[in-house]
Amino acid sequence: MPLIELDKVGKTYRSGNRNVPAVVDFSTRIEAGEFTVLAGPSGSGKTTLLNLIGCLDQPTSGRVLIDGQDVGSQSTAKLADFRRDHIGFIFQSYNLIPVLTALENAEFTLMLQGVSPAERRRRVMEIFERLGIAGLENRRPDDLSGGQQQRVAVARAIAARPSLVLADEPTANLDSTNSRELLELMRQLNREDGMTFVFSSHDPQVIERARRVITLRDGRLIEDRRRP
Ligand SMILES: Nc1ncnc2c1ncn2[C@@H]1O[C@H](COP(=O)(O)OP(=O)(O)OP(=O)(O)O)[C@@H](O)[C@H]1O
Repeated sequence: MPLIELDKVGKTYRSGNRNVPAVVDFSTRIEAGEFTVLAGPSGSGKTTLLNLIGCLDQPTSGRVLIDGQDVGSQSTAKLADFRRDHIGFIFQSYNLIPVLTALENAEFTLMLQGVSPAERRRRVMEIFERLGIAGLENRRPDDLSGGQQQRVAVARAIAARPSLVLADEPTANLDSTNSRELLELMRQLNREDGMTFVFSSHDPQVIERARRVITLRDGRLIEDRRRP
């Protein structure tokens, strides 16, 4: 069974008295363990698609199935629990909470899951070591570089060991060295821990390193390319 199945998915936004079709008749399957990039120009529907896969939004037509479960048939509370326990999110602008330290930011999901403070700290410290940001745990986001903030955001996304990590333009605010390093880190988590990654990008450097590239234009799938 695929981890993600999109079956003729459509999403139309209502803007004033206009209908904006952001995703149109979109079908695909993503298996556990894939490392897939959604490519396409600005406005082609990448963020909308990630929001649908991440159960942050519901399609206006078609079905989204995660692990065989139809997202549309779940209650809001059940979806929130599902997101917390199975999906990690990484955003373009990091979205760290400014008043919390790096450690507190990274612990956030574990705290929501009711994991004890000692265990949270142990798990997050292990991840900080692995991501090369050990020593920065007491800094607040404002005192970290962009690359460091994005690593903290990755730590937050993976701390609860989600089966699926979704990232919306994760390298958009990073220079090319930091982008390459972040990508390498995500590849390593994919290879060694089997985490499934789906992320959006229009950065050629990112696209060229993905194993599977799904290209969108005007909300439609126009190409689905896999590398061996
Ligand atoms: N909340 C909304 N209300 C109305 N229209 C929206 C909304 N969100 C997105 N859109 C429109 O839907 C289309 C797809 O947008 P989306 O953000 O998914 O594209 P994208 O490929 O992620 O773009 P970018 O690379 O610029 O982030 C665009 O035409 C956008 O203007």
